[in-house]
Amino acid sequence: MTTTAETTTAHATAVVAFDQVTKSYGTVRAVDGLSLALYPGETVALLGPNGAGKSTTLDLLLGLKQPDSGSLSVFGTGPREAIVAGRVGAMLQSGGLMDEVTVAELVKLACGLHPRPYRPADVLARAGVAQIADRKVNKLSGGQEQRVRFALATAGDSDLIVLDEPTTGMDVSARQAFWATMREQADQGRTVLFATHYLEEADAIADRVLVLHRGRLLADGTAAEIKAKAGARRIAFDLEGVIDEAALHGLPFLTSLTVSGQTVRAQSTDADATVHALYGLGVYPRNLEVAGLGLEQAFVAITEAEEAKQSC
Ligand SMILES: Nc1ncnc2c1ncn2[C@@H]1O[C@H](COP(=O)(O)OP(=O)(O)OP(=O)(O)O)[C@@H](O)[C@H]1O
Repeated sequence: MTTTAETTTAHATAVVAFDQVTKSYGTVRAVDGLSLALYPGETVALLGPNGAGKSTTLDLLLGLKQPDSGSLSVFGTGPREAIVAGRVGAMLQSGGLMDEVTVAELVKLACGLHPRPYRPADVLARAGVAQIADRKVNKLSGGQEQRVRFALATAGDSDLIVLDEPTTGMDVSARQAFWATMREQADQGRTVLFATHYLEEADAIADRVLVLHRGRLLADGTAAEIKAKAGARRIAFDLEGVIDEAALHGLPFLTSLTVSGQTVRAQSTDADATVHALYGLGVYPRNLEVAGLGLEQAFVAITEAEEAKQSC
């Protein structure tokens, strides 16, 4: 049983704590009674379909928006105090870049504003923008802009780094360099929270995955736990000759089934029973594979199940 003293200690050590936070825009409830805590050294992915409330959650965390109800703290204080103290670095989806200044000038400014700044030359190099340091910010490509935002988020020694869809528009090498740098930051004990639609990045990078849906926390765990929570497995096999699709659709425990040429792909909540029944149809499946869901499939399964529940 958790005692009051233990609860207080847990809150004291949390980097970020949301307690029943709600935020609406008119009639749209973007964040709906959200409670969560992030702890030092965690790399946490925030996932959710479009409009799930990810950006609003990050805006609340950064003090850019105020909750309608509930409370939240960052390092035990309000978000603004934590930011002023230089404990939070952030990379948002848009805005934040001034026109008519060069990349070097902007990075120097960001370093100058940080209470625990890094050397501008190091920040430029780490973000991979040293070669374009003399370019005007309003002349950059989308991917270059993202790198500059990354430079601004890492201008100083912050304890929490918040990233909203950070790799959108980055090419493959920029992405790899970006995540390598983020890993270094996390290895040094920093907490990293990032919202993304790239589920393979969440799977590869995050220690913990939060799934938001309509402003609520639908799942919270490691990528492996999220995959297990989806409760389904993938089945794939080939069939020869004419395929009786209607018979296949009648197999038990299926959550989906598609036929493409001679290949059948399905998801089942009880793969053993589905495969057993498949043999019962008198067919002979070749190249039979049964595997767990990937994070992307698990995410789709969890969010679709929730949609179905809510529309009932
Ligand atoms: N300024 C605003 N005014 C009105 N509605 C808003 C505003 N900002 C967000 N919303 C609405 O709030 C909900 C949550 O939006 P939010 O941007 O937080 O979601 P998201 O998960 O970040 O979405 P995406 O993946 O598309 O970026 C959506 O329904 C959105 O339309």
